[in-house]
Amino acid sequence: MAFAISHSRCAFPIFSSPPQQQHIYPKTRPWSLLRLSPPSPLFPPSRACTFSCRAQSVAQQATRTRTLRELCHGRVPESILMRSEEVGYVTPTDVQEQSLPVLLSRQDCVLHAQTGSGKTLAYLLAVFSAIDSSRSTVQAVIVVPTRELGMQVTKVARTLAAKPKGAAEKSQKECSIMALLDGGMLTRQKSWLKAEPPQMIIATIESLCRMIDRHLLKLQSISILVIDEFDYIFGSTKQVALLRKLLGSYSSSAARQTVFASASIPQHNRFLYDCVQHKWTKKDVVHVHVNPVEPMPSHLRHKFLMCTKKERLQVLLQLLDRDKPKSGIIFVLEQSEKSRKAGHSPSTTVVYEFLKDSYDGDLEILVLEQDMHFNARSTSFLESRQKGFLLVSTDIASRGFDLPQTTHIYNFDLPKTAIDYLHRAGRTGRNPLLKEVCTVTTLITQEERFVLRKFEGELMFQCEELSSLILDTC
Ligand SMILES: Nc1ncnc2c1ncn2[C@@H]1O[C@H](COP(=O)(O)OP(=O)(O)OP(=O)(O)O)[C@@H](O)[C@H]1O
Repeated sequence: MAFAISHSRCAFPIFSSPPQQQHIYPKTRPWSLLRLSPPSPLFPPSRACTFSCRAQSVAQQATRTRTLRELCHGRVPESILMRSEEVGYVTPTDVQEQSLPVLLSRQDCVLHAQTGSGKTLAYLLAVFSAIDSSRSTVQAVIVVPTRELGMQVTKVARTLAAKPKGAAEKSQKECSIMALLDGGMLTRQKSWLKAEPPQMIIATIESLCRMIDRHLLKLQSISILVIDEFDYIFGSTKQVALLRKLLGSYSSSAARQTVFASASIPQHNRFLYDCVQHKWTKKDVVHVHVNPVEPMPSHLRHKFLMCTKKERLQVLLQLLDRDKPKSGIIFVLEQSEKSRKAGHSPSTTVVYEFLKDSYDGDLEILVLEQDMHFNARSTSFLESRQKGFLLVSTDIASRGFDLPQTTHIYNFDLPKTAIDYLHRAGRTGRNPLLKEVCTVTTLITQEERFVLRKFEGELMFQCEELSSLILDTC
């Protein structure tokens, strides 16, 4: 099987090339026509489409020539490599094969690859290679958009940092890793930072900035900064100012390595330009863009079913009965302010309570939404890792969640943008080497069909209509 890799190397002089049309994904229409998400403060419309980035595409054989160990040899500590192998990370995924030579040579990098392609392991190996575990200072910071993604990345990092089975008793000191995530007073973290700072911090932007403002954390000693799902953070008015501040202050550190990661980077050339202009990265930042012509993993099957809003709960129940998912996520939209003021229950509650009453399968029904107390959020998140589940969630679970047992995604509400669709769909089919066929089913009204058709065009996938027979029994 062949795959295409777009590997763009941005050197400053290329930005002086004449303005050219910008594309979100190659072969699609220009961003300005697509309006996939509201204009972000980072991408002011007046400056759109002003430069182009040199990019070259090369076709490569998907057969791996090197193992992860060979790719990381001499750069990543032996104990981490042993642990990776123990966990089952032996063969690199496409994005790991392409990005590790760049990341381990300490170049700034924009990691741009499909959902579930293994970006986390790629940047974590770079982080471990940059850390000197004998120095008790904060050397690496990973910024994530949500508490749950932070918990997940922390778990992977701690799994890799644990002592391998065959390691000598007196082997190298284990890397200490702190999760600095929103929720609670962070009292334990404050004392920890004062007493003996960890070498790696995984943080949400607000908690991180709070520690910096209180002078509990200094950035001078940091040698690598990773921003995961950065386009999501840039899209949030609450978080973007803090992130810009962090990137701005961090840019004063000359020995820095900065890594951005996401499966969706609208106007990526424009983003690379901004990185260099604002000194968020060095001038030779590398854009590792894996599979640029196929933003959506090809092993996902997309279906839709037309029904009225009133019929949706019953249709969902029938779909669950018919599909028999091993585990599934049911995505609903965040409650609008208007609906809240009118005293209506949020969709999460409506769907959750309906399933609790009506679903008689074996799966545990869980719920996750922004407004839940952080302890309840953690419980839902951790429980979903243990057994078969049906998780009813807003888009909070659409970014970075890695629940490999998820075989089905249901869009109970149509996502707002194509990018939201991409990330929701990407919560399934997450074994990058196995590429198991998984299903994404969207419930739409007749009037919403054109929106879904637009998503199909923008993300280059095809959605098959499910027989309306399913409704006959409603
Ligand atoms: N080399 C590897 N071999 C086997 N499995 C791997 C390898 N690298 C990553 N994985 C597994 O692939 C899954 C997806 O990885 P990861 O969460 O890093 O994806 P991602 O690219 O960050 O996706 P998203 O954009 O959705 O966040 C995880 O379950 C991870 O354990």
